Amino acid sequence: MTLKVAIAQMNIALGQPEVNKQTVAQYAQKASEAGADILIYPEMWNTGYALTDLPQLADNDGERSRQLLARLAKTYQLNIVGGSVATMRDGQFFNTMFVFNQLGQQVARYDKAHLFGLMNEEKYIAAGSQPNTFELAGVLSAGVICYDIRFPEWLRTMMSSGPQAILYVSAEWPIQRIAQWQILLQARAIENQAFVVAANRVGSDRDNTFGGRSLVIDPLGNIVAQGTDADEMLVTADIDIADETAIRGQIPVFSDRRPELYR
Ligand SMILES: NC(=O)CCC(=O)C(=O)O
Repeated sequence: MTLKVAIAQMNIALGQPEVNKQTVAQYAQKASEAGADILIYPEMWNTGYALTDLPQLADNDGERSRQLLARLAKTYQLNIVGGSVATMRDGQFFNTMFVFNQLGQQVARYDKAHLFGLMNEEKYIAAGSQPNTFELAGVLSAGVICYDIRFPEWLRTMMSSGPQAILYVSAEWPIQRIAQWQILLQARAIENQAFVVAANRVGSDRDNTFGGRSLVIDPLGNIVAQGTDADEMLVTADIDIADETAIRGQIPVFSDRRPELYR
């Protein structure tokens, strides 16, 4: 089965959800024109890392973001991995991913599990603790957010139940660590024998310049498509999920695992 995946490598206006909503809508139209089956957005696209302003800016239970994403999914018949958005729930803030199928139905919700201390994320945001696997466009997938990628055991927990793709969203991956970003993603693709589709933002905020280089990687770790390090753009690629089945058959790492040794 061949799927066209699209990544919205967008800039994010710090603390301006209404501006960012317009950008998100523009990328859905572009992805539809490009014939995409799946569109993926970056992390914290509603607010950027405006962490001190979350009481004013965070989306109550993600409602406004969910309404927008559901409408875009339905209008353009796109499967959408809605990046992540700053949400508020029960008096706490979360960094939350919502996923919608092309009928506009929500198929997943995930709160980022590993919070990034270098940016004080844990001082403002509560960590999630539930894994995130879902079926999208007929492909069982796992979804994680930014710093989560540095915890291979977290992804392995999810990938062991059968997903064929890792749909990964980031925003705040700065240009000075962009080489690490690429290596980590290629490693996750190879060790999990899965496609990786990874969105990163471009542009700057008060503290950082972000490094783009959104990536589509095949299960052997080869780069199928990539964004530039600085430009806003839609990155697209065709991926053949049948390839991944063949690769898992050749080197059966999942059945060769010895979980009794891993403590
Ligand atoms: N927003 C994040 O989780 C950033 C993670 C990051 O930059 C890293 O190097 O890890």
